[in-house]
Amino acid sequence: MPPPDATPEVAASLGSARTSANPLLPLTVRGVCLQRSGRTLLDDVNFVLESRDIQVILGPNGAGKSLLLRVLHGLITPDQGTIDWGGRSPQLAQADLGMVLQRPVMLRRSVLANLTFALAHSRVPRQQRRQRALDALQRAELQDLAQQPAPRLSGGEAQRLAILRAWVQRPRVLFFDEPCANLDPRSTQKIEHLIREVHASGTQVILTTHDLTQARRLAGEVLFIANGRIQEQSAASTFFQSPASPEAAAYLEGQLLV
Ligand SMILES: Nc1ncnc2c1ncn2[C@@H]1O[C@H](COP(=O)(O)OP(=O)(O)OP(=O)(O)O)[C@@H](O)[C@H]1O
Repeated sequence: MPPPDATPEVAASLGSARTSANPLLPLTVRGVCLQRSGRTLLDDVNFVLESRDIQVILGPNGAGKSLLLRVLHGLITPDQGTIDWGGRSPQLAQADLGMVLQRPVMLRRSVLANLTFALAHSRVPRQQRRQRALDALQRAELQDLAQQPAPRLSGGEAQRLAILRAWVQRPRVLFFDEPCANLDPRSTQKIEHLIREVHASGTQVILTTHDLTQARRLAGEVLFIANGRIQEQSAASTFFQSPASPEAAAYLEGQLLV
C-alpha cells in the first residue's frame, strides 16, 4: 500500500509545504501561437489558471500537450502571444518552475546521489542534504534502493525518483508530462499517490495526459486540447458529466479526433 499522506513536517522536508498564496498564480495565457515547418502546432491558445486544484491538460496524442508545457515553462518561445505567471514572464518565473518528463534521465550516480545533487543545486546546506534525501526516498518507497546506481532503476522507480528530484527543489509549480506513460497499474498508482502529495504540499500541479481514467482520478480542473487549440476549460466534475465542446464529447465517447 502507498504510505499515508505526508504530515506537514515531512512535506516541509520534501517539498514546499506552503500554505500562503502561490505568487505565480494566476497564470494568464493570451493568443499563444507556435508554428514549425509550416504547421500550426499551437493555435491561438487562451486561458487563465487560478484554481489551486490539480490542473490536467487532456487531449489525444499529437494534440500539442507537451509543446504547451514547454511554452509555459519558457523552454520554447511562442511565435505570438504572451504568458504571465502572476506578473512574471516564464523566464523570470523559471527558478520556481519544475518539470517531470515522460522518460526521466538519471544521473550516473546512486539513487541517493541523484537527490543530494538536486538539493545542492537548490543551495540546501551540505549537512542537511543526506537526511532530506533519505526522508524523500522513504516517502516514495525507494529507501532500499538508495545506494543502487540510478540508471538501473525500473521505469516506475525511475519516475518516482524523478518526481522526488524535482519536488525537493521546492518548485512553486511542477509540470508532469505524461508521467505514467508505459507504466503498469501498480506503478501508476504509486506515482499518482506521489503527485497528490506534491499537490498537498502546496506546489501547483499541472499535468498532461491522454488517459481519461487518469484524468478522472487526478483532475480538479481540465483543459481539453485538440489540434493545438484549447477546446474547453472546465471543473473536472462538469467536464466528465457534460462537456461543453463537441471535440471533448467525442473524445469522452472514445471517438478518434483528427
Ligand atoms: N520541433 C517540432 N517541429 C515540428 N513539429 C513538431 C515539433 N515538436 C512537436 N511537433 C509536432 O507537434 C505536434 C504536437 O506535439 P506534442 O508532443 O506537443 O503532442 P502531445 O499532445 O504531447 O502528444 P503525445 O500525447 O503523443 O505526447 C505533433 O504532431 C508533433 O509531431
